[in-house]
Amino acid sequence: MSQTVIPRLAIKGLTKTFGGVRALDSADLTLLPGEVHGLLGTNGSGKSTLIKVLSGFHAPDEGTLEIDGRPVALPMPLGRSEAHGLAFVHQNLGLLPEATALENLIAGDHERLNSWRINWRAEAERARKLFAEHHLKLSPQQVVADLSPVQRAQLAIVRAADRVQEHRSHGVPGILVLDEPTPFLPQEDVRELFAMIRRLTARGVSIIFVSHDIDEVLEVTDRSTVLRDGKVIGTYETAATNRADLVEAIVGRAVAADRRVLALSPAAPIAEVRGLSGEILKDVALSVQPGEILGLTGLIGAGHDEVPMLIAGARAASAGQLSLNGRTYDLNQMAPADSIAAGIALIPADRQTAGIAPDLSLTENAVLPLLRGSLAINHRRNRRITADVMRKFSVKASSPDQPAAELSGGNQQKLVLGKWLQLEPRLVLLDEPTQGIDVGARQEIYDHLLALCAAGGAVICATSEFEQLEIIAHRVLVFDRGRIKAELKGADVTKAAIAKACYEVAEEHA
Ligand SMILES: Nc1ncnc2c1ncn2[C@@H]1O[C@H](COP(=O)(O)OP(=O)(O)OP(=O)(O)O)[C@@H](O)[C@H]1O
Repeated sequence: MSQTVIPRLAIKGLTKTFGGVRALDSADLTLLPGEVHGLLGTNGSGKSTLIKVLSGFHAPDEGTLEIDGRPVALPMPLGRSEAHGLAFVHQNLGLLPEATALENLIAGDHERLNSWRINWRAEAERARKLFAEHHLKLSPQQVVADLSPVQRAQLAIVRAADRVQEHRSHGVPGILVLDEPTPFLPQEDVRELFAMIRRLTARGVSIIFVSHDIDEVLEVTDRSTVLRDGKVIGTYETAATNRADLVEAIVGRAVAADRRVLALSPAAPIAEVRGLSGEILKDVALSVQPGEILGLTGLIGAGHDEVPMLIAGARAASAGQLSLNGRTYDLNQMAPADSIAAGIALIPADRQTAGIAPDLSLTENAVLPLLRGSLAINHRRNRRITADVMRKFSVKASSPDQPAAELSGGNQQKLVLGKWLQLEPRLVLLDEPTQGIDVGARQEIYDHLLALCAAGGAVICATSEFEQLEIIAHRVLVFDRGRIKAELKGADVTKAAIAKACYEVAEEHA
C-alpha cells in the first residue's frame, strides 16, 4: 500500500459497551479507495456493532472516524451517513416486496421525495439507465416479489450505490456496506453478484463486505479485517492469505472442514414420507434411518426447503403421509403440536419471525418448548435449563435475562437450535441451520447433530450450502421443480458432485 493513499474511511480506537459487554474494543479499520474489504469474526465479535456505529444507530463510547481524510463527528446523526457517501445493504435487503423496482428505488430517497412532485416518467427512464449501467436485467415496473433472489440482492445494491453516486457526495465514489448479502444464493448467482461488485469497485466505489463464508471472502475481497471479542486480530491481504489462516484468525484455533459422517449399518427407516405435495413439491417419497443425516438441496425454487416445514406441520401439505415410530400421520392434517409430541423438532430458516420470540428473554425462549400447557413457573429449573442451553450451544449473551432481540444474529440461531435440541428429538428437521453462524460454531452444531444421531435419532437438513452437506450428510437428495432428481451417497457426497447435480438438473430445462 502506498503511503500517500488517503483512505476512504479510517476508524480508530472504536469502543462500544452494552452494559458489561465490550462489543467493540478499540477497533481500527481502514478502507482504501476501490477495495472490497471483508469484515470477519465469530458470532458476537462486534461486526454489526461497528456497522451500526457507521450508520448512526449506535453511539460509540470512544473512537474517531475520518472519511477521505476529513474528521467526521461521532455519533453519526441518524440519516446523515448518506451525506458522507455511506450506504448500507442489510441481510434482509430492506426492499418493499409489493412495490415495483422503481418505487423501491425512490422510497426513502429524501432528495427525490423532497421535491414537490415526482416525475414518474423521468424517474422510470432514469431507473432504466441505472439498471442498464449495472447490467441488471430488470424493468422498473417489475414488482419486487416477482424478482428472483439474486435480482433482489442486485436491486438493493444498485439502489444503495445510486444513493451515494459521485455527484451526491463530495465528488468521490461512495462507500457500500454489504452485510451478508449472499445467504441462500446459489453459486452461479453469487458469481453474478460478485461481478456487479467488481464493476462498482472498478469505478472507485469502496465496499465493506460482512460474511461468514470464507470461500466467498477469498474470492471477492482485496483485504479483510478480523474481529474477535470486539478487538481487531489483524488485517489480511487476500492474495497473501488462505482459508486455514483466515479461519484460525477468526476462531482462534485451527478448524478442519473434513467429512465427519458416522458409520451407518443398514437398518429399517425411522421415518418414511410418501406422496408429499406442497406449493412446489409433487408426490415426493423419502425415508431416513436411525443415525442418518439426510441432506436435501437444489437451486432456489426446487422445493427441497418445503420438506421440513411440511413434515413438521408448520405449513399444511396438500397431500402426504409420514410414518414415524410405527405411527402414520396425515401431513395435510399435521399441526406443529402433533409433530412435537411425535418427537420431531423443526429448526426453521427464518429465525427472526419463526425461530425466536425477540421480545422475550433468553430464558423465556429457552424454556418455551418445555412448557407443554403448564403455566407454573419454576425459576430455579428455568435458570438451570437456560444455563445448560447457553453452555452447550455457546450462546453468548450478557445475561439470561437479555431480550433475544439483543443477541447477535448467530447467537440467536444457536439459541433456536439449543432450545429444540434439548428435547432430544427423534427426528430433527433443519432448514439452513448454519445461516449467519461462524465457522467455529458450525463445527459445534455438527457435533450436536452427530451426537443426536449416535443416540439413534435422525436428521433431515435442507440447505443450499453444499459444503455443509459434504461434511455431515450420509446421503443427499437433489431436488428440481418439486421432485427428487438425483441421489448422492457416501463418498459421492462432495461439494463438486452436489453442485454438478444441481446445475445439470437445472440445465435440462434451459
Ligand atoms: N442492543 C444491544 N444490547 C445489548 N447487547 C448488544 C446489543 N447489540 C449487540 N450486543 C452485544 O454486542 C456483542 C457484539 O454483537 P454484534 O451484533 O456486533 O456481533 P456480530 O459480530 O455482528 O455477530 P453475528 O455474526 O452473530 O451477527 C454481542 O455480545 C451482542 O450480544
